[in-house]
Amino acid sequence: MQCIREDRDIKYLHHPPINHCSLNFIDPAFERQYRSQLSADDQDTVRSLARPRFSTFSDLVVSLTFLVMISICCFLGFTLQTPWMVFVFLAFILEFLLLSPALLDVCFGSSLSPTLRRLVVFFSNWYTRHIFGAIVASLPAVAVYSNFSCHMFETVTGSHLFYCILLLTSLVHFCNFTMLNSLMKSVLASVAGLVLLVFLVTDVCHFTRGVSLADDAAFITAASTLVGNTTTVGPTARAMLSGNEQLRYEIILNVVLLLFLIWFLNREFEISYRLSLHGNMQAQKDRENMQMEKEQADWLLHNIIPEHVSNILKKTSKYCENHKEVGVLFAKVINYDDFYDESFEGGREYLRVLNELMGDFEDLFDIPRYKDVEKIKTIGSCLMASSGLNPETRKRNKDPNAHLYHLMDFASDLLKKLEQFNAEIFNFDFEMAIGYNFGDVTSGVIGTTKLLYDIWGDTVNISSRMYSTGLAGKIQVTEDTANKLSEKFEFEYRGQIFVKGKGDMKTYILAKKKDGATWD
Ligand SMILES: Nc1ncnc2c1ncn2[C@@H]1O[C@H](COP(=O)(O)OP(=O)(O)OP(=O)(O)O)[C@@H](O)[C@H]1O
Repeated sequence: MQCIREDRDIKYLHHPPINHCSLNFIDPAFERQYRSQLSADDQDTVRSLARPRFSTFSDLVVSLTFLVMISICCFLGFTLQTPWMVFVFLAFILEFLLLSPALLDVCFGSSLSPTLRRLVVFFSNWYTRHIFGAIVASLPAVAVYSNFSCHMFETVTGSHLFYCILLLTSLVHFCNFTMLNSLMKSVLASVAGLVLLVFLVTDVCHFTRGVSLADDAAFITAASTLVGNTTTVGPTARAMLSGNEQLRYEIILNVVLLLFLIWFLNREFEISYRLSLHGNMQAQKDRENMQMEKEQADWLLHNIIPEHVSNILKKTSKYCENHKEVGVLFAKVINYDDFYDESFEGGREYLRVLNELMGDFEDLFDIPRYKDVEKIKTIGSCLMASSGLNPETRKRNKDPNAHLYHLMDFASDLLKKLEQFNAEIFNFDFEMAIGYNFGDVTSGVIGTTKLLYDIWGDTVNISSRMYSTGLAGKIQVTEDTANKLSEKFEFEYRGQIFVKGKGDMKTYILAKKKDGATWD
């Protein structure tokens, strides 16, 4: 919510981007997206009553209920006529024809069979939706009109008033179907209302029949029966007739006011429906953007700090951990400085070559079997890596030394990569010395702003010494390391090497991986 509040696009809530006349979105692309959203959204997995498929279904249920009520009223209030019965029969068939796919869509959604889905998509398409919507919205009004007969206006039984009220009620149904274009619904309502207005204004059925036929014997008889006193028939009948006249004007006024109300409501409904969908679409877009930004931030963070460490940092803001029997590797391109020439383009070309080489090395970290191997950093032309720092992935290994074996395999692959690189890049013949050691280390993150993940300890120092005193194209290890890995790898004794701070140390050079050695 905070994010949306800060969003500059928040203005869409106050200044809806819609055309004030047509109510279409100003941006044609957005209008297309809105219309396609209304069509059967099979990708829609969220079950919400605000989704178009639920709105369509509820609109159709309301429409069917409305038609049932109007039909019952017509059935009870008027003499049954064949055109009416035929029409109502066809109207119900159409309602069920439209309601069935909508119901299936609501119940089964994207798991509908392809044929049914095609049918649902056909009905929910923008234009078909409007054609069928216009027909269904007009059904109650047409059902009332199909009962029309001037006969009901010629009696004083009140059926003409009932008819007008029923017709007014049927006009309200043009406010249903919120997803349809409001202009279309309002025009249809106006046409239906205008027909009644024409009847009333032109008085074709003699709504005010008594005024012009005051001396009509039948009418006087009827009026006298109603009033029960023949002597006062003349004035009473006139009073009634003037009442009829007044009623006519009242109904005309009601029709006009109702039409205004329908225009207003339809417009408001469409604006709010469009805005709610627009808000949803905008929120979805914002969510996707936020997700993308979060993924980018995570990606950046994981490039600086291993994933398991960054997960801890999100909760505690400090990280420091001791690890037992971790593998540490230093791989240095020992003759990079011999090639580097700052006088040529300020050394840019050589840095590009180094970058490419490191890129090739880093591709190895993406190989799934090196999941235990973590890049620590590059120091100039030296790559530092370690294995077994993630307790979770380490726990999943069948062999407790698997991460150490993996790191040794990784070191061998680094040498192969360099060989490949030398073969591909003309004029360069890089050589690499690799130092490997295992033991206890402490890992931690230094700093609160520009974080730096690193490992420290004697194990690291000795590993560094292994490469600095190592041989080109070889992997040098300590005696302990050679013993630890001897089950899977063969080593050759190199001799005693002087290590600063440690004195003379026996070192070994990797000969090869033992035939058939596996550990996964
Ligand atoms: N976290 C680390 N990252 C990079 N290199 C490291 C790290 N820890 C130790 N080293 C390297 O290991 C080598 C051995 O370190 P040690 O502390 O034993 O001696 P030193 O006196 O600091 O080393 P030097 O004489 O090379 O400066 C050093 O060259 C140091 O750069």
